[in-house]
Amino acid sequence: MTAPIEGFSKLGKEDKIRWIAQHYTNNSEDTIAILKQYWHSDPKLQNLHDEFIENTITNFYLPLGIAPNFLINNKLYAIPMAIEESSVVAAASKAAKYWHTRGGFKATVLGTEKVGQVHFMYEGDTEKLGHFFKRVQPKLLESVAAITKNMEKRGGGIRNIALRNKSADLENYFQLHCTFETQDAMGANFINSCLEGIAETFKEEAQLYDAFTQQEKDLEIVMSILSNNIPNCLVRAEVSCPVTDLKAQDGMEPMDFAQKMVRAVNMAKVEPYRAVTHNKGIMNGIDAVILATGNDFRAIEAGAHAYAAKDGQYTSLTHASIDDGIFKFWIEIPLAVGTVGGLTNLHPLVKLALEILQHPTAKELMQIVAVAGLAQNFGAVRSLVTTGIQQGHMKMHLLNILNQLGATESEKHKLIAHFKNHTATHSAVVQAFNELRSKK
Ligand SMILES: CC(C)(COP(=O)([O-])OP(=O)([O-])OC[C@H]1O[C@@H](n2cnc3c(N)ncnc32)[C@H](O)[C@@H]1OP(=O)([O-])[O-])[C@@H](O)C(=O)NCCC(=O)NCCSC(=O)C[C@@](C)(O)CC(=O)[O-]
Ligand SMILES: NC(=O)C1=CN([C@@H]2O[C@H](COP(=O)(O)OP(=O)(O)OC[C@H]3O[C@@H](n4cnc5c(N)ncnc54)[C@H](O)[C@@H]3O)[C@@H](O)[C@H]2O)C=CC1
Repeated sequence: MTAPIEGFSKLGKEDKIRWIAQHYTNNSEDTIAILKQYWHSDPKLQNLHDEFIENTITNFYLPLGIAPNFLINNKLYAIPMAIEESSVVAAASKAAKYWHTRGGFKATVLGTEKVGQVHFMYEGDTEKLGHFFKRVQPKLLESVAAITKNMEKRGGGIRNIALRNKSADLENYFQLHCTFETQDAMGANFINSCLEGIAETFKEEAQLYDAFTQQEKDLEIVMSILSNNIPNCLVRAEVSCPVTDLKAQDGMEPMDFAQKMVRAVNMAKVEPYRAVTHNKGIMNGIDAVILATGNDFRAIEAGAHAYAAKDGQYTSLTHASIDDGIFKFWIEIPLAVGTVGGLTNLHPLVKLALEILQHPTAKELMQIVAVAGLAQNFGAVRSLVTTGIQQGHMKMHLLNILNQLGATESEKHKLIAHFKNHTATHSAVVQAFNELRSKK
């Protein structure tokens, strides 16, 4: 068994690579070669990537694809998507093309409120704590004025600080629940800096508050951190058209198709097993745009799933209806995104992705991302209720299987042609490949 290492972080990149190759892989030379193969040829650019995270040994590539033809609020977008899964970009593109001729997507930002909390323990008179909070509230804001000054100039800043009594859930647990507007930034670092400043002042002022007993003065700050649960940082995107405009879908009449779509969405509303997969399909589109634009997909995922469970049962993030002959399909999802800050001004491909999106504001990016999620869900559910998912998915995945099998370009060409008229499953592809090889 490999012994633990002290001071790994202090080693240079080459030494880190040698160490990992020696201790964790069978073939040191191959390991070193693979890792170095992915270094960028421009040392300056490589250094930039090295410094994004810690203990970097190489780059990890994901394909960057483009889904064109997205008409969003009457503006045409080509959406960059970074993702490893085949058929996602194709499905988004197909859905975009489909809705382009049916009025496009309409998106609206319903709110941009971010949340952060100072969590503390207080053992004492709750009424006294309330009086103290009222008195100290302006000082809390003043104490972080240097941090909020520029954000306020942009129209943002701290919107509210409220004292929350959580002691019914956990003995002596209280919070300062703060809301923020962070304009074009996702805001995590801004919010956390504000919260830490507020917490420090709160603690100091408690020590000076004469009405408190010593025990009350010694309230304990446990932590200060933004929340990724942001139900009021919400965007809605929708498509709609007369049912008759849906045209026959894979042999299905428009009304049958519309009704099946609505039924499929309603199933995801009531059945958590289905809802989780349904929402995974939505996140296929959302995460891909979030990654391409340098945003934090963990924050987006956590917030989206919390929202999907906000009423006590995990449910669908999209909705569908047929009213007066109009088919409507929509999503409401919380999205904390930034078009400044984080990696947005650092990673050359992220900068380019934002340029391709015509330099959106954070609000515009919220709309684009929500639309990508809705389009993805439309594409997946359409396949599910018509052809089944495997036909399209395997058509796209075919190349991956052929690459795994080591197919040559000419073999790929022949087998792709073959599977235009045959259902591609993993075993069917392997069989067809073996048969083709054996003919040689
Ligand atoms: C895969 C398609 C699009 C094929 O659909 P198709 O009808 O065979 O495609 P087509 O060859 O007729 O082309 C039509 C359009 O589709 C797009 N398209 C088509 N092929 C490509 C390609 N190679 N590269 C780029 N774009 C492509 C493209 O927009 C193209 O227009 P064009 O560019 O020719 O003007 C369709 O079957 C589909 O939408 N399937 C859904 C696939 C999907 O959702 N994949 C996600 C992975 S499965 C999953 O993780 C989620 C799930 C399903 O579990 C979620 C859930 O359960 O809800
Ligand atoms: N729980 C979470 O989600 C956490 C996430 N993070 C990370 O924090 C990063 C995002 O934090 P941010 O504070 O957004 O980034 P950041 O720290 O890079 O700050 C963005 C800054 O840009 C400036 N700015 C310039 N123009 C602006 C404009 N038009 N609107 C708003 N601000 C403008 C402001 O000073 C703002 O504070 C992400 O990398 C995320 O992964 C960090 C801690 C926790």
